Amino acid sequence: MAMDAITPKNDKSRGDPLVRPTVEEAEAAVRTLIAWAGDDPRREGLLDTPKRVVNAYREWFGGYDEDPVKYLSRTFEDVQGYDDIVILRNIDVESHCEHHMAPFIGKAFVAYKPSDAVVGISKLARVVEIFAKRLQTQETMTAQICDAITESLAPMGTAVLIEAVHECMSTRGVHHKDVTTVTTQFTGVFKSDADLRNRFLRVSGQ
Ligand SMILES: Nc1nc2c(ncn2[C@@H]2O[C@H](COP(=O)(O)OP(=O)(O)OP(=O)(O)O)[C@@H](O)[C@H]2O)c(=O)[nH]1
Repeated sequence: MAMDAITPKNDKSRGDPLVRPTVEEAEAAVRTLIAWAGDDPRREGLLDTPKRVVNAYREWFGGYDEDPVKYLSRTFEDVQGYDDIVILRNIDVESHCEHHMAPFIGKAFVAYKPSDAVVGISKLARVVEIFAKRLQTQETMTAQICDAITESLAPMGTAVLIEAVHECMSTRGVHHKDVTTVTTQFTGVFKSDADLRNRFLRVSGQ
């Protein structure tokens, strides 16, 4: 974060808006971290690293500039005779935990029971991606995906399951490599109908 983003004029507790640092400020911050790690940001192999890191951040955290509702607003009503749930399995999740900014990597399983309209299936994967490309906890992300689908599509029910490995636990700290974290959120028929919920969990490999 740039220095001016943490000066009193940007103090969030006073209601001041956060000023987004410039690219140059972000690159300077990376140079500071390299030096703090013990290396010399001026040596040849590291000269372009700040630029690469800032570009990687654009990709990893591109979800702040995207609106999931935009992707869910185009629906198709001309689906005839289908009255069951729609499930997407194995959607890739690449996110970063907000506590250590370490990656957490896994899969999302998303289901909904349409009321009137269905949405393009790729849009559900896009919604997962938008929320994943922010600093997250797995629980918040699971709830945000579920809420976005429920609010935009008004389906008869929504189910979201995420299973992920957190590198803040596997590559540092407690160093447990085989722990996966599973989070779920259910609304509507997935909450009230245990058989439906269990079907979703089985299809999600639980
Ligand atoms: N609930 C939840 N916890 C998370 C998530 N990602 C990381 N964490 C945890 O956030 C916690 C932060 O704990 P702290 O004690 O503040 O940080 P720390 O001293 O680095 O903790 P250790 O990881 O135990 O070394 C850790 O227990 C992490 O495992 C997540 O998505 N959800």
